[in-house]
Amino acid sequence: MNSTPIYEARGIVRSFGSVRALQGADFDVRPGEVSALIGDNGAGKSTLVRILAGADTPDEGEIRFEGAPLTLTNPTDARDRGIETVFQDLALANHLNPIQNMYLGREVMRPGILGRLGFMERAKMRAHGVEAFASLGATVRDFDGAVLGMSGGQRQAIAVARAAAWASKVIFLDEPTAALGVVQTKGVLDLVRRIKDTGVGVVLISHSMPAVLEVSDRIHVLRHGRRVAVYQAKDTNVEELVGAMTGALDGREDS
Ligand SMILES: Nc1ncnc2c1ncn2[C@@H]1O[C@H](COP(=O)(O)OP(=O)(O)OP(=O)(O)O)[C@@H](O)[C@H]1O
Repeated sequence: MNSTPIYEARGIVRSFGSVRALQGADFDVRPGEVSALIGDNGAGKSTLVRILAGADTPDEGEIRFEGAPLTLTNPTDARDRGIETVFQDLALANHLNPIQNMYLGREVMRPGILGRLGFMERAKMRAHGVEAFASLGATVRDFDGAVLGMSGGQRQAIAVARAAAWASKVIFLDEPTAALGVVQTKGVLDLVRRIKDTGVGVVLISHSMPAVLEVSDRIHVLRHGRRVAVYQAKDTNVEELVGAMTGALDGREDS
């Protein structure tokens, strides 16, 4: 694994009125690793992810991408660099099928005879879409049905695979296993491993300590808007993580 961060936050500060959501937060993810971001409710995880996804702007601090400072003014700035985010609401278009969701907002408009080329383009998109889902091992049971009627696990897998298909550098997954059963959780964690194996940096935000310990390489603990500890997942356990999250233990930086 490459130990140089591909994406980094340094000293991020973000306040909402009198609430100091982030008070000098640091974070980094390396290519081909799963970096988990954990913390108690209100620790600042979502705020940090929104900032790194280009959906919010920090008051202070620096974002670095591939070793150089980066200023994001909107989510498209991040996506253009191969940085994708799956937020908890998944942002799937319910009435569209999985393939249409994969290409939502990304259809390539080609000049020419619209009807015929449009049809050819759709056929190509379907073939590529099916292949993209399959290559990540995302078992989509119905490529032609609206995602509305699909199970929570299927919807999550579709949203993650969609982001992975476009994320060439970094992917943020905000609570991807929340509300999923055991089998569905395993499916999503397998998906996370496959994405990591493609060399992409995966950021996992989760309250599920077993999931975090199972799939992560490093675990970053956020408390009161600051990173208070970084652990190698193989060297830590639930008790230590909860201690760092709550402040019961002194955090330690060991990587
Ligand atoms: N848009 C906003 N307006 C006002 N306060 C906000 C806003 N966004 C976040 N906050 C506050 O900032 C703090 C950090 O919130 P954030 O959602 O980032 O934490 P979190 O670690 O993601 O929590 P959770 O695990 O509960 O989702 C909280 O006190 C929250 O109420």
